[in-house]
Amino acid sequence: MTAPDYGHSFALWRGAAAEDWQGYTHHPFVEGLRDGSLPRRCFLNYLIQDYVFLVHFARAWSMAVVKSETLEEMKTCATTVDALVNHEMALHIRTCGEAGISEAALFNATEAPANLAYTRYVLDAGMQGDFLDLMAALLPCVMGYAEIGQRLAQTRSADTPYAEWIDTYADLGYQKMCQTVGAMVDQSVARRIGDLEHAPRRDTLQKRFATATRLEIGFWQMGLDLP
Ligand SMILES: Cc1ncc(C[n+]2csc(CCO)c2C)c(N)n1
Repeated sequence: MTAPDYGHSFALWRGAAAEDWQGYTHHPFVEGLRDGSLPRRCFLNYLIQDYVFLVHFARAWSMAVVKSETLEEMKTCATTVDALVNHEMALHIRTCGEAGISEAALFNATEAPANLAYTRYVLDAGMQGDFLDLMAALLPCVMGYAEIGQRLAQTRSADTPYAEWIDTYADLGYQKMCQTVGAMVDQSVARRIGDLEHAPRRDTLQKRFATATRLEIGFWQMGLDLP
C-alpha cells in the first residue's frame, strides 16, 4: 500500500526531523497499543490527559481560523475544530465513561507538565507568529496520528484491546482530512513565502515542527510514567 500524500511541506519537515519522528511514531507506548501489552491504567491516564490536550488543541485550531487569509483556510481549520470537539473527543468520553470517569472529571483533570508544555507551546507559536508558525507546530499531531493509525491498523495484534483507538485514526474520513490539511498547508506556504526550501523562514518553521514532534514523544512518555 502506498503512503498517503500528506503534502510537500509536511514531507520536508518530517524528513528534516527524521530521528525524532521515528521516536514519536514508534514510541513504546504506540507499540503497546499495537500488540495490546499497554497496561489499561496507562491508557486511561493517557486518555484523561488527552481530553484536556484536545480542549487546548481546539483553541489552537480556532486561532488558525482567526489567522486565516482565505476562506479555504477558514473552512479547513473550522472543519478540524469540529472534528476535534464533536468526534475525536467522543472516543475519550465514551471510553472513560465506561471506566467510571465522568466528563466533568475529564474537563477538570489536572494537566501533567508534559501536557501543559505541548499545548501552550503550540498556542504560543500561533500567538507570536502567523498562520504558518501555527501550522508547523500543529502538523506533527495531525499527521503523526494518521501515520500511527495506518500502520497499527495493518500490523496490530488481532486481540489488542486498543482496536477502537487505532480505528479512530486509521478511519478513511480522518485520513482524508489529513490530506486536505496537507494540501492546504502547501497552498498557505506558497501564498505567504513561496518556495519553502529557499524561504528565509525555513529554519524557524522547521524548528517549530521539530519541537512539537519532541513534545509528542514527551506526551507518550508521560503516558508510561504514571504519576
Ligand atoms: C498528544 C496527541 N497528539 C495528537 C493527537 C491527535 N490529534 C489531536 S488534534 C487532531 C486533529 C483533529 O482531529 C488530532 C488528530 C492527540 N489526540 N493527542
